[in-house]
Amino acid sequence: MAPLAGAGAVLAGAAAVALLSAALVLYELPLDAVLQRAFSLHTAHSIKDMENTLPLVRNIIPPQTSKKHKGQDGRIGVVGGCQEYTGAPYFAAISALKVGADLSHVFCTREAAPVIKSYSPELIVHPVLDSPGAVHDVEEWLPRLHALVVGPGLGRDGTLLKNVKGILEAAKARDIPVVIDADGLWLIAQHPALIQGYRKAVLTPNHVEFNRLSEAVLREPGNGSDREAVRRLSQALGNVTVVRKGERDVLSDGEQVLECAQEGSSRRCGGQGDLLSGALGVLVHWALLAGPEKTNGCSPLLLAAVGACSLTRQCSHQAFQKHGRSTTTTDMIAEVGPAFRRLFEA
Ligand SMILES: NC(=O)C1=CN([C@@H]2O[C@H](COP(=O)(O)OP(=O)(O)OC[C@H]3O[C@@H](n4cnc5c(N)ncnc54)[C@H](O)[C@@H]3O)[C@@H](O)[C@H]2O)[C@@H](O)CC1
Ligand SMILES: Nc1ncnc2c1ncn2[C@@H]1O[C@H](COP(=O)(O)OP(=O)(O)OP(=O)(O)O)[C@@H](O)[C@H]1O
Ligand SMILES: [Mg+2]
Repeated sequence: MAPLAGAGAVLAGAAAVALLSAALVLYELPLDAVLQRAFSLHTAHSIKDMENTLPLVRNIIPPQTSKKHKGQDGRIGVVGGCQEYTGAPYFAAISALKVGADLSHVFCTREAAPVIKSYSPELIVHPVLDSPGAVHDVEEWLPRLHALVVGPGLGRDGTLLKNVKGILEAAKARDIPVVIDADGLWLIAQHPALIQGYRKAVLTPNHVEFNRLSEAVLREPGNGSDREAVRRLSQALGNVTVVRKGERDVLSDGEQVLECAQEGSSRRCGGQGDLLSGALGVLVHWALLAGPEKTNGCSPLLLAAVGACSLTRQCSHQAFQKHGRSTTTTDMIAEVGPAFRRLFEA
């Protein structure tokens, strides 16, 4: 049995490599040719859908012209950053800028603020998250923000989570798109109603966060195939978009299920998910702005998620080629520009 099983694994591996090669060849097709391929909203979805979806991601990228003013290509807010975690909100906020947002704000605790500021003069840092008026302070900024990324480096302190609950409610009341990651997902696992049915939310759980959410929402530990489990969680949350990160990223809005198998790397250093969440904040804004004629009937949030997943993995791939085992998230952030051009502008 063992040799047969081994041979099966080799054959399956070869088939996967062949599929991936075919996908890469297809990426070289002219944009129009790929766009003409049918894009089905209702059938089973596979790697093929990625091939069809990436060109649509190109469609949502705003053109660079001399007529724009500062802020037009994105003002993104990251809610997170506490005594223990200052890297995560920095990674998310700087990634938003590197993808193409014009302004990136971080709303963090008083102690974390000078640390995060010292990493980069490009970030606008508000030391408000642990103040008694936190919700009001952030609310004042909401009209000037296009999207919020909630959770990187937030921690699990009860007072902070209560404030973030209020901030999320205020963001929803203003119809602001939200990406929820890391400890923001911990909060959602405690209070799923916070996000229930909010179609402008994307959740980006890792393996452990996904199981925690599934337990909380469906009373099951992410059972079934990856694809089915992700679709079920999204459906149970009222079609909130869910991106389950992993060896392959699985994305669903409760109807469609897509997979991102863009080549990444075998390096699993911390912070890669934070990069993804920051990039997604910008792409969600762009996708919603682009309108239905650009998104060809596909969910704008799913398109944005495909973009962010592909980009993060491509950054990982490029950084790993240069730095191998010593690759860190900072090396990946240096690859955001070249990876973006390669995937979406070549
Ligand atoms: N430099 C920084 O400041 C960083 C801070 N981070 C923050 O750290 C806080 C906790 O995040 P965690 O992700 O550790 O969440 P958890 O505290 O829920 O821990 C998850 C645990 O699961 C493990 N795990 C992750 N993926 C797994 C997989 N596929 N299979 C099995 N085990 C897996 C991790 O090693 C971790 O120990 C968050 O606020 C997060 O944003 C991280 O983003 C990493 C970088
Ligand atoms: N086994 C894997 N093989 C290839 N890529 C992976 C693998 N696991 C995760 N990734 C990729 O790494 C990125 C981050 O996913 P990960 O599961 O590490 O998130 P995370 O735990 O939230 O990260 P962070 O440390 O920022 O909190 C995603 O782009 C994902 O596609
Ligand atoms: Mg994470």
